[in-house]
Amino acid sequence: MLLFESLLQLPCTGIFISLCLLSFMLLKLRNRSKTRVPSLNLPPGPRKIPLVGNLHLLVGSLPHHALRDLALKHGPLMHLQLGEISTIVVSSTELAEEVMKTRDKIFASRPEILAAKVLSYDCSGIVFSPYGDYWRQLRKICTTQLLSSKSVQSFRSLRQDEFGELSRWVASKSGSVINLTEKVYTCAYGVTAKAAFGKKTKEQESFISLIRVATKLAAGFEISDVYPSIKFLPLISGLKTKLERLHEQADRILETIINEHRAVEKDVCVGDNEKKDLVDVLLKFQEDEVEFPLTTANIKSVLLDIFSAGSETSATTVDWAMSEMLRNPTTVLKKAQDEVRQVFHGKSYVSESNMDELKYLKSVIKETLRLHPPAPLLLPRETTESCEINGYDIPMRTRVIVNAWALGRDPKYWEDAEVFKPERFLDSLVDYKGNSFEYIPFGGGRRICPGMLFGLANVELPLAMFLFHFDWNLPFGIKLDMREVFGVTVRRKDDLFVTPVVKIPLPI
Ligand code: HEM
Repeated sequence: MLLFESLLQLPCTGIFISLCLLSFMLLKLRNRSKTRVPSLNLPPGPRKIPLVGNLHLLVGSLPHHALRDLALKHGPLMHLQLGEISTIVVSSTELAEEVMKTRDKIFASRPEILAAKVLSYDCSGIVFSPYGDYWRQLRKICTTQLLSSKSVQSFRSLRQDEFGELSRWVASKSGSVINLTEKVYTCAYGVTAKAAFGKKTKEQESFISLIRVATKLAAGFEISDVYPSIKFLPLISGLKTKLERLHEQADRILETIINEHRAVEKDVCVGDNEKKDLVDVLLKFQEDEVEFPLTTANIKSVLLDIFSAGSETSATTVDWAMSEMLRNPTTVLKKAQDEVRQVFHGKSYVSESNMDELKYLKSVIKETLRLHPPAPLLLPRETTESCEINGYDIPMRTRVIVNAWALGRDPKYWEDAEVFKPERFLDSLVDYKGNSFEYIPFGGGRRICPGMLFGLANVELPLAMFLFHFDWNLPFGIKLDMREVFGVTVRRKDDLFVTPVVKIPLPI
């Protein structure tokens, strides 16, 4: 539910409550104006109206689109007043570099989002933790134990099994229409669960559906996120109850995962050959002498972050890539299929050992992430001190949005910016590491996505398998709809219905 939708959904009898709310807000605003700080030289932005600031400019549209259009009028460093939240929006490479590299430390914290506070155990996971030593400790654990190149390699056979099973299911439906989106998401969550928790949870399906609702609510554009001081807003909009219900369900599932691990009582030591997963390692940090011993709630929060951030993004990328290829069957899909079938010629299945030879497929993935970064506004940041950028004042605790989606489509940096053209990446030096600020699907600086390698492996393998074994057609008369739904991740509005036809049979 986006801005104001929560208010619009109030029952008719809520008119009275709305009037009370309005008076309350007016009162607050009056009080605030009495204690106004000396005027600042804020970046330019659209004219603010009382109470709402610029909120009305985002109503009814996808935020990344609306923010790009506004930046075209007001400039690449734009100030918006979103309700109570003073926000800057960054939309050029120079400024993205300034906030994510040159002044990275000041811009490396996260604002408090209500959904993250309720669902993510008071923002104690990696994704929403404020910048500092606690966050650094968590990030280090996850990077070394799950997301390093060595760990990602170690999950090779897991990926092979899970995506192999998915491909066998697709083969069993050869010639019929299937909902590929649904299967890809389920499989991506399966891989993350097995890698992080050691196995899928007993309640995998409910866990997935509750996370999908949660990611829609955690983007920071809910009405209660922009009026945080009005504590009764989430109550009357029903958001608080909804979040608490989701939290209860997730907590129960996470509790079971942790208890099952405790029951096994593995003796986990770093460097052990014994098979240990992220839960084992995190549990060990409850007992070890570390700077921040982890509580069970902290562990649950990290697990929730990894399960959601790790699966939703990769599955979304696979879905967009398949959709773009199907929209361009002769110029892109066929080329990608020819490449995979040539590289794996004579083999009965695709394995990761030859993945580096799939140059065109890798460019297809890069191009997909340029046009459809799963997190188009990255994750929101917040300044930890005041600073000056381009001569403008940026006060402490300003919310910072980097529009990665707009950068990836800016004709200043990209020829035929709106066209899906993987060839542009074939001889390009642009990579994912957050060094070329026109291309930052994984973000940049200290908060750059730590799951890049894990995520890419979960995108490359299923796509290579799909291209190798099957020909793909859209059901007769269907025109692909590329509209998006907004949330922390932006996915296609409609699921992808396709007809696979087996070309190279899978080994039994
Ligand atoms: C195609 C796949 C993926 C994409 C496009 C992606 C994108 C992103 C982006 C844009 C951010 C925010 C970066 C910023 O604020 O500058 C992020 C953060 C994060 N991602 Fe990913 N991600 C992907 C896969 C994964 C995977 C597989 C995992 C873990 C298994 C993961 C875990 C995280 C975590 C924990 C953070 C928070 C980092 C922090 O705040 O320090 N991501 N990701």
